[in-house]
Amino acid sequence: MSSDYKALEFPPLKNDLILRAARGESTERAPVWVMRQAGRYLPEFRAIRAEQDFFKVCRTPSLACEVTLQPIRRYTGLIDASIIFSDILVVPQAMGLVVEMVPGKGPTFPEPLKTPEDFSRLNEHVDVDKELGYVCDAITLTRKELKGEVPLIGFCGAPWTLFAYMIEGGGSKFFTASKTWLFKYPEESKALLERTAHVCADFLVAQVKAGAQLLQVFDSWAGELSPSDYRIFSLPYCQLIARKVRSALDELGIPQVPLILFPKGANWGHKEFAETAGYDVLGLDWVNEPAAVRQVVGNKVALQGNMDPNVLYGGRDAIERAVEKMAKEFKTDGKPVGWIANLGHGITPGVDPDDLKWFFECVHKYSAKSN
Ligand SMILES: Cc1c2[nH]c(c1CCC(=O)O)Cc1[nH]c(c(CCC(=O)O)c1C)Cc1[nH]c(c(CCC(=O)O)c1C)Cc1[nH]c(c(C)c1CCC(=O)O)C2
Repeated sequence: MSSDYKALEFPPLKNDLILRAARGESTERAPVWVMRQAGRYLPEFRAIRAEQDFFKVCRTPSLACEVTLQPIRRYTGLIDASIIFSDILVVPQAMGLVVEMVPGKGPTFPEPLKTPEDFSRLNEHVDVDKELGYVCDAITLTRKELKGEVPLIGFCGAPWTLFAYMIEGGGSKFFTASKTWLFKYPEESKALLERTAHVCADFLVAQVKAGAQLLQVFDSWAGELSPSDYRIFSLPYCQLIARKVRSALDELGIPQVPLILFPKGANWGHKEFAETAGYDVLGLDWVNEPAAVRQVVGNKVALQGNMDPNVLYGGRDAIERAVEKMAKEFKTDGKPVGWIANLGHGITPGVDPDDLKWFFECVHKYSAKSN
C-alpha cells in the first residue's frame, strides 16, 4: 500500500448508494447528485464569491472544502454524493497557460494556443503533485469534514474539451479555431491531446490517493465532433485516461474506484463507449431516451442522468412529472439497477434552491423500487 494513500485515515462511509449503483447493482432507490451542485444558484456560494476570486476559491483548500460542503449541508439526507469544488481548467493552468474567470464572460485564456509553435509555452513535464497539490489538499480536507456522510467525487476535463478551451481561449459557438487545428495539424493535435491525457490521468490518480472515491471525466464538447472525428481525437484519449488510472491504482495497491465518462452530446456512441471506453458509468444528457440507451448498452455500464436542467425553472408540477417519467424510463423491470440520478448537464445560476430540493425529494419517491 502506498504510504501516501489517505483512505485509512478517513471516517467510515455511511452512504454507499452511488458506489453500488456505479457498479451496476440494483439499489433500494437511485442515488442522486447534480453537476455544479456547488454553484451560483446557492446564496451561500454567491456570498463567498462576492469576496473571493473564482480560482482563489479553487486554490484555497479551506474555501474549496467549505463550498463543496454547502449543498451537502443544505440537502442533508437528500443528496448522495459530493463533488470537489474545482474546475476542469486547472489542468491547462498546470500545463502552463493562464486562465482567468471573467465576470459575465466565463473562463478566458488571455493567450490561447495559436499554432503548434506555441507548444514551447507549455511545461515540458507537469508534476501534478506540485502544480495541482492544492486540489488534492482540498480533497483530503473535504473527506475528513464529510465525516463519511456521502462519497466524494474527483474529476477532470476530457482532453478534447480541454484542447478546445486551450485553443479557442474560452467558450465557443462554432469551434473554428480548435477544429482548424484538428484538420490542419492532425499530428500535432494528437500530440497535444496525448500530452493532456497523461496529465489528466496522473491528476486523477493523485485525487484518488488524496481521498476521491469516484472519478468523472467531463467531455462537455463531445457532441461537437463527428463520430469519425470523435474516434480519432477524443475517444482514444478518454481510453488512455481510464487505462492509465486503473493500472496506476493497481500498481500502487490502491482499490479501484468507479470511473464515469460524460460525453455530452455524443449520443450516437453509447454502445461503442460502453464496450470500448473503459468506464463504469456513462453520463447521459437530456437528448436521450434512457430506456433506448439501456437497451443498446445492456448491463455493460451504469447510467447517470438525465433531466433537462431547465425543467428546474418549470415549477414543482413540471419537476415532479419529469422525474416520474425519467425514473420510469431508467428502471429495469420497475427497479433502479445501475442508475445514478442527475441532471443532463450542470445546474444553472437562476434556479431556486428549494426547487432543487423538490427535485431530490421526487427522485427519492419515484426511483424507489415500488414506485
Ligand atoms: C466546461 C466546464 C468548465 N468547468 C467544468 C466544466 C465541465 C462541466 C460542464 O460541461 O458544465 C466543471 C466544473 N466546474 C465547476 C465544478 C465544481 C463542482 C460541481 O459543483 O459540479 C465542476 C465539476 C465549478 C464552477 N465553474 C464555474 C462556476 C461558476 C463561476 C463563478 O462562480 O463565477 C462554477 C461554480 C465557471 C465555469 N467553468 C467552466 C465554465 C464553462 C464555467 C461557467 C462560466 C459562466 O457561466 O460564467 C469550464
